[in-house]
Amino acid sequence: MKNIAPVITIDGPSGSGKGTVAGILAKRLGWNLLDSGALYRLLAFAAHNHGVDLTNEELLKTLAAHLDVQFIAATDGQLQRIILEGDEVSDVIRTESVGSGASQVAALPAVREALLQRQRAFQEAPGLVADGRDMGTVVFPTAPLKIFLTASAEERARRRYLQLKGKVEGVSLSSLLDEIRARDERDTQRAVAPLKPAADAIQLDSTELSIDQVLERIMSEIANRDIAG
Ligand SMILES: Nc1ncnc2c1ncn2[C@@H]1O[C@H](COP(=O)(O)OP(=O)(O)OP(=O)(O)O)[C@@H](O)[C@H]1O
Ligand SMILES: Nc1ccn([C@H]2C[C@H](O)[C@@H](COP(=O)(O)O)O2)c(=O)n1
Repeated sequence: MKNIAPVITIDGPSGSGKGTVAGILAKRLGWNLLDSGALYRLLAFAAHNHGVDLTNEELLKTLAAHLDVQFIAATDGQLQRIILEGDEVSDVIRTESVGSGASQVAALPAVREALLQRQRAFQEAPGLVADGRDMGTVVFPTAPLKIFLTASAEERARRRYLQLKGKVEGVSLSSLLDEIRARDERDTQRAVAPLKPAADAIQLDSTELSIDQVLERIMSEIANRDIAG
């Protein structure tokens, strides 16, 4: 039965740790994983490859509806892999410039509409952990557990810097902080599905918490609510 699979949503700004925590949680529970930000990143990346302007809502809507993408579930010691039009793009879509493009296309209502059903299709047994910006507010509003994960912009930039340094050339802490602030502004201020906590979300500030401490808090909520059986 497709629609009764429970969903745990993890929303929050860039670099708050949503993706890391969602990935570990899905693995621990043996549930499916939806990295919804990857869909917006893939769209921005595909638009760039196909010469589609990031403001052309009509063409982006068509591209979103036909996005040829495969998510290959994580296996032991390996992260989830993402294949776009036959090519592995798991790493190349993670740059801040693709993130910024994703944030631009994500502000377009027709694009969000085109990606909505694709996201809901991830809700399959035994359960789903979904991370993004509007998982708890729009995509899975009846989810039994919603987390809104935050951290200060400075800490998020520091984390991103540590993640990218050595892998991406010319990365600097101050430019990452500027990009994170610009993305926060665009994601929270857009008219459709802005980044905000659902009314029934648990808010967790991870600025001073380790990944394990964040996971511990979420696992205790799962146990309290008896969500994972
Ligand atoms: N609590 C934490 N303490 C220290 N580092 C963390 C913590 N949470 C996540 N990180 C690190 O911060 C970086 C960003 O984390 P992650 O990619 O999970 O964030 P995100 O919220 O999914 O960002 P985005 O929305 O841009 O994809 C990663 O290198 C991750 O290991
Ligand atoms: N549910 C979502 C997920 C992502 N976006 C947009 C906004 C983000 O800046 C961009 C990239 O997401 P990330 O991979 O950094 O989580 O995609 C959104 O609007 N809604």
